[in-house]
Amino acid sequence: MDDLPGRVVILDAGSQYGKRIDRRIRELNVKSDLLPLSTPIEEIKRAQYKAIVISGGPGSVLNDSSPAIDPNIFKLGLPVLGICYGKQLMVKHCGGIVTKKIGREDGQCDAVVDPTCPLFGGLHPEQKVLLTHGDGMEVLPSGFSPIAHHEDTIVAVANKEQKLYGLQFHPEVDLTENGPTMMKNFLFAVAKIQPDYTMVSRLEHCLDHVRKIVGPTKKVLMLISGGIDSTVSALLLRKALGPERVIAVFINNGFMRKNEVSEVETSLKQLELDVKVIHEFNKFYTAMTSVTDNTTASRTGNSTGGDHVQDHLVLSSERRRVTKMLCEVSEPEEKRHIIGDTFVDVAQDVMKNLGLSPENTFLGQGTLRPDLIESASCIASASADVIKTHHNDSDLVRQWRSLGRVVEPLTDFHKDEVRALGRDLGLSAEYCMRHPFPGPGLAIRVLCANEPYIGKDFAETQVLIKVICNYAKAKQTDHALTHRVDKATSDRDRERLLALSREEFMGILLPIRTVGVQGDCRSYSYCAALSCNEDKSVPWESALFLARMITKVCHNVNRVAFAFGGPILHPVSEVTPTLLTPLVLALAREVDYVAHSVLKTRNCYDLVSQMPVVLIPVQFDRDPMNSNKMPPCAHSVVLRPFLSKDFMTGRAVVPGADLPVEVVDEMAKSVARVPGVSRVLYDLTPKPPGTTEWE
Ligand SMILES: Nc1ncnc2c1ncn2[C@@H]1O[C@H](COP(=O)(O)OP(=O)(O)OP(=O)(O)O)[C@@H](O)[C@H]1O
Repeated sequence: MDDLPGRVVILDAGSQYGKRIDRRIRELNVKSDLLPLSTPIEEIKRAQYKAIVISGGPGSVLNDSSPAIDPNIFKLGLPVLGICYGKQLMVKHCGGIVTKKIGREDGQCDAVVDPTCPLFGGLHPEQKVLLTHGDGMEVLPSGFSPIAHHEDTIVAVANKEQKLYGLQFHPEVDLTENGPTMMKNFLFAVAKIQPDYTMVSRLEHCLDHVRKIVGPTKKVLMLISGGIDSTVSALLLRKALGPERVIAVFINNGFMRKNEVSEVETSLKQLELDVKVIHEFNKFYTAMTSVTDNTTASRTGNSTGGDHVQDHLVLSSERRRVTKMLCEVSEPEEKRHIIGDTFVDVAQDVMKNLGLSPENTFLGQGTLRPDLIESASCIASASADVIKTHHNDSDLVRQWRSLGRVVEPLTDFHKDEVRALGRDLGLSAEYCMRHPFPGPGLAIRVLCANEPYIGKDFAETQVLIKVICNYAKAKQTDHALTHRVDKATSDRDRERLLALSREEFMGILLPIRTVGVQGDCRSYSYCAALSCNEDKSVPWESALFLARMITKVCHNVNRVAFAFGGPILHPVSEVTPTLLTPLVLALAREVDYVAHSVLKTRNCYDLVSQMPVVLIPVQFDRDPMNSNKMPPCAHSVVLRPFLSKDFMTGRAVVPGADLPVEVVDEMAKSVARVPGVSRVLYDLTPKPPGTTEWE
């Protein structure tokens, strides 16, 4: 079957979702090839593709340095589906005009589609779609007509005669609920492609792949975390190579949850996986690594704090610096780099101790496709922006890969596919549905900071948030910043904001930064907190709407959380100095345990995809007028119950709709009782613009 020519080419403009498009198409039994946007047109003609999909990307067509496409692509006579940035390219090159929008759109929206358009055949006119963009369209190219709107904005256009379709939203992600139907319509109704690429068993494909890479005699040191990905990888390796050639190693890095080490050990033993547990807290705690000087997201690497690997490729033009020790570092990317490199360093120690020669031993990891995409690995996408460096894709790991020393059976799979594979391999449903827990563990669930993050835009953003929360009053007094809200929102949004002013939400900006993803780019920006009088219950739907409005109007805010405990009366301008110290980690471990215990005992574990519990260096309710005040010393805790099928996009669990309100309240109350906790918050942000994890 692999000899079949690809039917569809996906031209990748650096989208976080490039691989999702690929997967959506392959799910429909159509072979697709993922190529860079700059692929010469001759190559595309030669391959005789039947259709072209152009992905989204972090660029803007208004910026000359953004990825370019040969404009003749649109004259080939082939059906083209342009998604987000791909649509903007289509509009620009077909003679339309693209302009910068005042407000960004990042999140799930309601769109009204034209059901008579072949792309939307069989669909209801009202559709939930994921929009994520900052550019709009001022003039339609001639021959094009609008085929979908979000409020008063055109979000899809088509030149049906030439089979050119442009969507501002993303049909490839789950947040566009009928995306698969749109994709199916494009392939079969518009491009008339035959679904002749029935997938060979992925299991067999994986086994062959492993045998080919590892060869007949070499061994694999498989890094196993007890999560589904590494467990499935280990089972596949065992099946392909036999148990004697797979050495499973579980590393206790000191950032584990309460009781996790023993639970992992037990569950792996039940699978008859003979796992070696290595305790290396001190090594991680004091580890350093080298990173590129101006940016912490480098593509080549150097040695870790350990002295084993000397054979690294270092570009001579690249300036590098050695980090501080992990327990002294606050920058999230730097933490991830150190942890990733230390994993490899520990693996090398293990190899040495077991007498395994590096030439004859591969490093095995449960890396998935989304890990590589978010780390902007060139394996996954040539031009994706680094959202976060996954520890299993750090500099050192990349060097090992380039030396052909890593085997990762699942790099072409997504989480839900791995779960299905796990079930086929005999794992229990419970094991397959375990919530993902990141390898760096609690180390990235403690937001570290030495000082408050207060940029030049802090004061104005603080006021803007107040204007959004009390829009009616701001309108009455003709506040100078209301025009910013007016320009970035629709009539419907503003109507709702006016009505919502009665609910008396208070909004403040916190002097901390969290990681987000806005328009396919990484953002590292402010977080806002909402609060209200909780005499009655929390109006969650209104809080979610306000959160959406805040990130829509304030592009420097990528996350909004609701703070339990009544109105926040005092602004927060200081942080509790926080690094990865044993006491701080103990607090993070305890609050994580308390929150998850409630979720489990109330039988709600399966209602959420995962629930990061994050410690933030914020002590609320400190009166700035109190001259005797002591420096802040408490932390707050954010609950992040999250729903996601594809683990690339998702949304906050809605209390009352997805999870009983009593359970949310009980979690908040139980966590608030843990000594050292100032307030408990509930993250309201979808992904995008916030990532699942805060770092
Ligand atoms: N504590 C650990 N000990 C050994 N290896 C680990 C550990 N944590 C993570 N790894 C390795 O790093 C890979 C990626 O870890 P990550 O945290 O991203 O988890 P994941 O992709 O959800 O995988 P899993 O589902 O196996 O936890 C794992 O698949 C595993 O190979």
